Amino acid sequence: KKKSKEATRYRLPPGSRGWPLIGDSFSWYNAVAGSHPPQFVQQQVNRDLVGKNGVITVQGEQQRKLHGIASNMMRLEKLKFHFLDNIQLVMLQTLNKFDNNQVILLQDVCRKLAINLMVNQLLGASSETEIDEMAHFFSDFVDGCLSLPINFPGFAFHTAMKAREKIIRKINKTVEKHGEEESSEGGDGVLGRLLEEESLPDNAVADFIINLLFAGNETTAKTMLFAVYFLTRCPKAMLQLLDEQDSIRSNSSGGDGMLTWQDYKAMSFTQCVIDETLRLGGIAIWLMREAKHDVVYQDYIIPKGCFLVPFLSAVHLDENLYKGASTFNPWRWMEPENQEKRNWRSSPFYCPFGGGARSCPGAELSRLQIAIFLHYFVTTYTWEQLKEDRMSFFPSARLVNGFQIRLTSRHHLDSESL
Ligand code: HEM
Repeated sequence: KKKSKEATRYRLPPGSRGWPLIGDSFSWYNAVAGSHPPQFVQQQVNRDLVGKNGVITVQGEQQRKLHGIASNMMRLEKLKFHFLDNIQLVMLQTLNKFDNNQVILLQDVCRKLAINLMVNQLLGASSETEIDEMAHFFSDFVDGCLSLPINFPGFAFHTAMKAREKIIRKINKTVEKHGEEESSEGGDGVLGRLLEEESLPDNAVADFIINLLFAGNETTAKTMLFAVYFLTRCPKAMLQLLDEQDSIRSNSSGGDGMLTWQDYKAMSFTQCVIDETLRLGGIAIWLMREAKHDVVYQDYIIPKGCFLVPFLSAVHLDENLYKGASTFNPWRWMEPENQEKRNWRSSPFYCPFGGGARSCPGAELSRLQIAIFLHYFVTTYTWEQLKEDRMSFFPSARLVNGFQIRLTSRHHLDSESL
């Protein structure tokens, strides 16, 4: 009785109900194949590949537990002690390799960088050879996440499943070693700390790590790339960011040319650039949810069991919320009236890292990685874009021509002008 009364008071939202069928998939494609398309492919998480016991794939109590562990491993205070120096180490190893005037595809470089960062931070590998060895498997794994799940030799998915086995073997070796001897504190990255501080069953440890790799790699790589893409198209923002980073470099009190936590905290304009990149080019375009019970929203009722798609980019690109919404304008985040909106943990208007029980546990880590990347990239090189490019989000987020640029080392420029 109560239900029918409610039904007369509330309307059903527009659109079809239930999980999308073939017909829906076409409308999806049409709706998204333009400029703000989907994470649809990525969202079709393949459990065989990413693992059945990781935070992304489990539900209920188990998800809450794993989400808590992941958030704890990557919270702000941990970053200061466990991640900041390592990120810089990998940055220097990966970015210092280029010759003066070398032509690169920045998309490939960011991908490699994000993979190296993951190997270092998840497994604790730090020497170049160790990182290179595992990066190869991580890379095959990441390719498989974006491919059709065809498990036959010759297909990317098959190669990824093989890579998954190799990664698990490496993880299991660390687990065994940890069981035999008291492993050194703080070593072995997230994996080492997971074994030290938490008590997950052995079969859940590998899936936990592989889930982080799946969720954290592509997202971070593309945000780094898009930040440089937007900066290249907005010279005023580029100059201001360079100015900030040059002054941080020259005033840094860190030894061996390494940045300190204070330096990171002083990157206020860089943070605006990151926020604006995530607003305009956030790669989590939509999320997927199922209503666990009837939900009343304004004068609508969303019945239990409905498949819901919160469209993050529709909010981020809403002209009523953001003046000049399609323009890259990092200065908007300095305006006092936008300070509350900017709080990505709680704002209903800005949620590049999702929200609620499944919000991104790697958000702070990825922001640190992106800021440190921007620091080393802009203070080491200038660049010239060689080919027109544009963003596309289908079948996955990317720049269609890979962002081809010619790098000039700034040290080289300095020594030439002497
Ligand atoms: C710029 C980079 C990143 C963006 C934009 C991003 C975005 C997101 C978003 C929107 C979600 C929520 C998905 C949902 O609600 O269905 C999410 C979840 C998640 N992210 Fe990130 N992420 C980033 C980097 C990372 C990194 C570096 C890691 C870890 C190393 C990570 C690990 C995760 C995990 C494990 C989840 C699933 C949480 C759960 O289901 O409980 N992310 N991310």
